[in-house]
Amino acid sequence: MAAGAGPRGIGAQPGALKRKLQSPHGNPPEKRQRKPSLNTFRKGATEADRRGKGNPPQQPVPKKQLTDNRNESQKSRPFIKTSSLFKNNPDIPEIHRKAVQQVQENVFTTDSFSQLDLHPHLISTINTVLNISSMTSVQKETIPVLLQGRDALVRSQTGSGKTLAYGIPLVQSLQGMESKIQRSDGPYALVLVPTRELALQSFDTMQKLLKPFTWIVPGVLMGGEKRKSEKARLRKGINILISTPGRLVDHIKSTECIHFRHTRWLIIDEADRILDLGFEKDVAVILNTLNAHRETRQNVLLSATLTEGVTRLADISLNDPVSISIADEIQKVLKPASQKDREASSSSNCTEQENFAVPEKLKQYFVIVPSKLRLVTLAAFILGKCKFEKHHKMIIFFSSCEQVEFYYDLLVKVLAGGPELEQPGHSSPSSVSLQFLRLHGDMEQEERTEVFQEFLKSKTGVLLCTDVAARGLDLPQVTWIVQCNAPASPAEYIHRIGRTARIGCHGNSLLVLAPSEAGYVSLLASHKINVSEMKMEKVLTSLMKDDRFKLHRPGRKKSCGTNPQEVRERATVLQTKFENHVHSSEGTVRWAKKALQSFLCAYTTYPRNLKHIFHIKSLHLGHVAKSFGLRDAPQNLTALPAAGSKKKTKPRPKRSDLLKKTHGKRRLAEILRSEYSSGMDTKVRRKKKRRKPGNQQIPT
Ligand SMILES: Nc1ncnc2c1ncn2[C@@H]1O[C@H](COP(=O)(O)OP(=O)(O)OP(=O)(O)O)[C@@H](O)[C@H]1O
Repeated sequence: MAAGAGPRGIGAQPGALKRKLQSPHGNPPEKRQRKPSLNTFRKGATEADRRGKGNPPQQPVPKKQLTDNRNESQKSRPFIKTSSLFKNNPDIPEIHRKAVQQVQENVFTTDSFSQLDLHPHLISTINTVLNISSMTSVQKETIPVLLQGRDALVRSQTGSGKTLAYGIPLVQSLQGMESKIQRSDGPYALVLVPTRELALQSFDTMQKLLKPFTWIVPGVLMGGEKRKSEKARLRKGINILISTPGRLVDHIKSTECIHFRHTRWLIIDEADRILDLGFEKDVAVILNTLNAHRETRQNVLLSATLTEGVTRLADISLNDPVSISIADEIQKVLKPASQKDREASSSSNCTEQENFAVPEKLKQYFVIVPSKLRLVTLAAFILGKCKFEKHHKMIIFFSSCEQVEFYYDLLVKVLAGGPELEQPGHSSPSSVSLQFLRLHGDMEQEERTEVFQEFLKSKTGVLLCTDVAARGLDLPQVTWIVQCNAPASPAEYIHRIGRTARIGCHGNSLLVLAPSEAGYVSLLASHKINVSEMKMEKVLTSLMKDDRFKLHRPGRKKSCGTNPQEVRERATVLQTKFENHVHSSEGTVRWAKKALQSFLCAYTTYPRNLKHIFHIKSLHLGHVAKSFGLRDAPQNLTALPAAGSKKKTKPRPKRSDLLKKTHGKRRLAEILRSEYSSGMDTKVRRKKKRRKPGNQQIPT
């Protein structure tokens, strides 16, 4: 269990506390007295600036002169202010935590698909097209139940093969129908999924399964596409219809030819997420429409985290369902009968914490990083894994689209390193270039699909994304999941980390927490999720491998291994590079502020039961600003549009509003909606062209 994880300011220093977000109007924190020792770093920054693109050489300037002649010097050359990264940070709390026994599931069984009563062509397609021979546990449990025509509620860990668990019996039943299916009959099955990428992925799997049964036509509706072309496809006929709920409701309301007279299957994948996203109303509209057309139907709900909250959805959509939970099956086998009885009697009296199964080969880590050091630590981690180690493919989660856009640009410019950043004679030990991609709900659909496909196929690379990529996506060979902002629930944590270590593979995850957020580790432990600590200092040592961040000091001996002082210097040089890039134009400063504001907005939306861990008042605005490459805490956040707000005509919220409790739910709904929108509103959305590395535009 985590220790010392108090709500606020674990080890926070009095000076730091003073500058916390107390004023609703965001008065900037008072300036710290510069200490003479900072000169070392100021000099480092000067060196770094000399190497930076387009920045004029800077001479070290005595502190007094900087203060006295500020106006004068601002006229003649830009004022360079250097980060004191390692000063006045809150202490990193010690985490004394007992390892918890995680819930385990066996992914594979030794049973083959040929043991099931399936069409021989379907079995050969599974074997030859999908290259699969033996069933996973969830497939072994679920397929026979669904073949019997029963409704089911299916829970099994991420990456355990749930798509085929419903896909195989669906295809088996449709191909064997007495009167052969006609395209013009319309949907026989409806598959609801929360995101467009997942819709595409499920469609792809269906297409493969249907190879021998060409008369059954699958189709996808997912927003972002032209409504007209979707209507045309609906008119021609789609027998297995895969859709996001919002988009389907749009068509139910506006497309005359859509009907569900033959629909005998309803599958809701990631069922709990569909509820979280506030799609409940949409699902109700869909269920009413289906019921109006046909009374009997086979219904299936699936997820890795079917929590109690899904009961409501199960009640209205399932009929006498079979409940399949692979972890529970294993627990039953492992526990002696007497213990089971004891637990049964005690669990009837108390509500148990929800425990989720984590893939066995997934190693989970957390790192506690003071806000000021977050950006350099993230950068060092990316460099360490994706530049100086081979064959890593990484997904990094952020809490808003604006952060993804901002960090994508910043990391491409500063880390991916154009030739201008390489010092002649100081080449890096690795010539591997970093490839960054980004994915979020505010991108045009065409680009989203392109990025998704590119990352799907690539063997390496770094994908920066929002939770739009957290659910269901099956991206092979991902070795690291990084969560820069902790997710709002352990269930979401499970889904994010579940993008790696799929179907028995190895994988790793890293959760970045601020010192004040250390309590999250105990929260995870209370759900039987085991995370080990990775030390920030260790992460930063990978900067020693990159000479672009070396501080050149006359008379300095050659770098020796992991000298902590030199690591700190390099971290400071890197932070200065970030700050220089951000402050190189008004546009980039504005962009950083917008990203910071979206971070703060998202921070206010943590649920009430996590407010003791994530309270906006625990944040030190000046320190957080550093993690956005800003030199100081911005004063004018109110002048910026709120995260997730799309229309310019909307009244802009005051900063005080951001801090109001009541704001939280609405903001969360807005942010999430923007991620998962039906896509019908593309006309009013901001047009965004794909920015290629090195050819980036600064949004105005
Ligand atoms: N029996 C099997 N043997 C080997 N690989 C399989 C088997 N069944 C499915 N797979 C593969 O496992 C991967 C994960 O499957 P899938 O995406 O259906 O998992 P999931 O349980 O739905 O995950 P999530 O909970 O994250 O949505 C896919 O690449 C799929 O092709």
